[in-house]
Amino acid sequence: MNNINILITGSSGQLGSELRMLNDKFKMLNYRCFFTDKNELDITDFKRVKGFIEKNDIKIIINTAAYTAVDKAEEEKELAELINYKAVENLAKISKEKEIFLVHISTDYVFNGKNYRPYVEEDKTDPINYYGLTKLKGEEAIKKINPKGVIIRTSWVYSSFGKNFVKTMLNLAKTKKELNIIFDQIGTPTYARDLAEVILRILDVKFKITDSNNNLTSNIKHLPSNVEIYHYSNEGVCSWYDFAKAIFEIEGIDIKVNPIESKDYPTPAKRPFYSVLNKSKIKRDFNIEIPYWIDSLKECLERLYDE
Ligand SMILES: NC(=O)C1=CN([C@@H]2O[C@H](COP(=O)(O)OP(=O)(O)OC[C@H]3O[C@@H](n4cnc5c(N)ncnc54)[C@H](OP(=O)(O)O)[C@@H]3O)[C@@H](O)[C@H]2O)C=CC1
Ligand SMILES: Cc1cn([C@H]2C[C@H](O)[C@@H](COP(=O)(O)OP(=O)(O)O[C@H]3O[C@@H](C)C(=O)[C@@H](O)[C@H]3O)O2)c(=O)[nH]c1=O
Repeated sequence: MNNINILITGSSGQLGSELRMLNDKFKMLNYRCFFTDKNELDITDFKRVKGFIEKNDIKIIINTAAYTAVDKAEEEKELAELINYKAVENLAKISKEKEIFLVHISTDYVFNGKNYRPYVEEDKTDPINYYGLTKLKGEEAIKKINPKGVIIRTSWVYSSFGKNFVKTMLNLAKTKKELNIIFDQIGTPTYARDLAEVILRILDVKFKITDSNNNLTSNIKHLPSNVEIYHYSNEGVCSWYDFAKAIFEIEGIDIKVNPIESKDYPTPAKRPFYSVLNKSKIKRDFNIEIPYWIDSLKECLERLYDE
């Protein structure tokens, strides 16, 4: 059976690192992964990206590279747009031209947060910060070019790798006796390892069919020619305040956490008040069970000290 070559961009980030941890499973499923970080493959270097894809006969791209500094994006608008929109548009064009299956990750911040029930994939987008706007432009570019692939919108991602809210809380607890944490922004945390597993599951389902020579690489031709949007987070709902409380409770850290309103924690970028994602579509299409957010948080915290 031939290997299917996968390009993973942004592989030093949270999701990229978790995908790297799954590398043995990828091999089992006959994938050959090319993990690239910003130094090896800058996705804004369009010429190099195309050259890399051609040289390595890439059949699947998992684009985990992104500009994710939500507050800084309000200032570094051009850079955020280049990475989250223009570079994504370029990946979509190459994917369309070369019949590559594109897995792209987007965010709950494409929504304005005024919903009262979990967002479904078809709900109206209306980002309220620049990061969200650039991510939406990336999505729209992919939809317009329409390569084969999936866009997975996720939320509040954390991992034992990279920068995230969990690590920020643990670091703050080293020096502070008391923390003020917003309780009027509601969403769902996502353990990047769970998201990485789901991506693997999607590829497994999509690429299962083999041709008469048992040749996996020709599968892409049989896949429907359109890009699908999916929502994925862990199960459950919480505020950032609840998230922080859970982190400290699991870790046995004695610290006072005060619930505060968004208006009392001014930031350069506005955040949606409610950005819970409805995951029915991804659960149905790929027959998956999603872990509850507190269970995944416990797992991540256990791993934090091993890795
Ligand atoms: N983090 C979160 O809470 C959420 C993330 N998402 C989305 O999920 C995806 C994965 O996020 P996550 O793993 O958390 O993000 P990270 O910020 O942890 O990782 C992104 C990686 O991309 C790299 N990168 C930045 N610019 C480039 C470039 N020009 N070329 C190649 N690599 C680049 C970054 O490198 P460096 O750090 O050196 O700049 C970083 O290693 C992103 O699309 C993000 O928008 C969605 C919802 C929530
Ligand atoms: C550090 C800190 C943050 N907060 C608040 C600010 C903010 O509303 C919330 C989370 O702050 P952060 O800056 O960690 O999270 P933020 O950068 O907003 O996280 C977002 O990242 C992007 C990439 C996404 O796509 C989103 O899904 C989401 O995960 O917690 C407090 O209330 N008190 C504090 O002491």
